[in-house]
Amino acid sequence: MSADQPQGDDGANPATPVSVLDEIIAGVREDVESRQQQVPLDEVKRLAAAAPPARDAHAALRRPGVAVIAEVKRASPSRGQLADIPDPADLASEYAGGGARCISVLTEGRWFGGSLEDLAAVRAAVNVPVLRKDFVVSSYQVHEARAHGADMVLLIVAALEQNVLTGLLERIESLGMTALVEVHDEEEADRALEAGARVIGVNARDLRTLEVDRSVFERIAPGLPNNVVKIAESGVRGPHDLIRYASAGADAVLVGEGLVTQKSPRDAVAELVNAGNHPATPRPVR
Ligand SMILES: O=P(O)(O)OC[C@@H](O)[C@@H](O)c1c[nH]c2ccccc12
Repeated sequence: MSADQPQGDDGANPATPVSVLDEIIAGVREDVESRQQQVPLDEVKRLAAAAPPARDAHAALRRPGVAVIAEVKRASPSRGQLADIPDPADLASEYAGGGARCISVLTEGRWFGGSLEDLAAVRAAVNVPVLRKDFVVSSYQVHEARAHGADMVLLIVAALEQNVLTGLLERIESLGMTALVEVHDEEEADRALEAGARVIGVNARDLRTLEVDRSVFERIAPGLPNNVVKIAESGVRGPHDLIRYASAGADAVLVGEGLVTQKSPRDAVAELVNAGNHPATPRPVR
C-alpha cells in the first residue's frame, strides 16, 4: 500500500482494488486482536523481557561469504501448499547442519501455514539466529516475537506508514533484535534508510501481485550504502541464482521454496553455502 493511499484501521480502501498484501494484513490484524484478548500486551512484554537474550543476527550476516537464510515455509499465496513440515525443529536442524547462517520461520497462519509455536520450536533446536517472518503491523507482535525467541523480525515497508515503520524498527532494536526491512522498489528503499534500517531485504516478489522479478535486486542494491547488510529475498532455485545475486552485491540470500521442496534440505543448503564461499563468487564491498 503506498503512503498516499488513505488507510483506515481495518485496511479497507474502497477506491483501490484490494491487493494480496492488503488481504493478508486484514487477516493478520484480526488474528493479532484475538491473541491479544488471550494474552494482553503487558503479559507478552513480561514474557519477552524474561526470554533468553537475542542472538546477534546482524553480526552473523556480516561474516565473510554469502550467508544463506533458510526458511521454514509450508505454503504461500502464490504456490499454495509447498511442503508437509510435520517437525519444523527437525527441518531447521537440517538447515543449520547444512550451514545456514540464520533460520527464517513463517509465523503467519492463514496463507503460509505457520505459527508462533513453530518459531519457538525452531529457536530451541538451533544455535543460529532466527527470524520471525510475518506481517508485523503492531508493537504487540514485536514483543510476541521476542517472547517466542526471535532474534530478527521482518518489517515490510509496503505494509507500513513511515512513522509506524520507524517506531517498530526502534522497538525491535530496543529489545536487542535486528530488524530486516523489506523493500521492493527505490522509493521503499529510501524509506527503509530513512527509518534507520541496517539490514535491508530486497524481495524479488511483488507482494501486491505475487510476481517474481530477480532483476529488482540488481536495480536497487547498488544504491544502498556499503554498510547496510543486503539480502536478496525470493526466487533462489539453486547456486546460479545465489551467484547472480552475489554479483549484484548480496551479503545474503533468503530461500524458502527452493529448500522445502528438496529431498535433502541439508544438502541443498550446503550446496548454496559452498557456492557462497567459493573464491570466484563476488564479495560485497565494505
Ligand atoms: O520461497 P522463496 O521464493 O525462496 O522466497 C522466500 C522468501 O523470500 C519469501 O517467503 C518472502 C519474502 N518476503 C516475504 C514476506 C512475507 C512472506 C513471505 C516472504
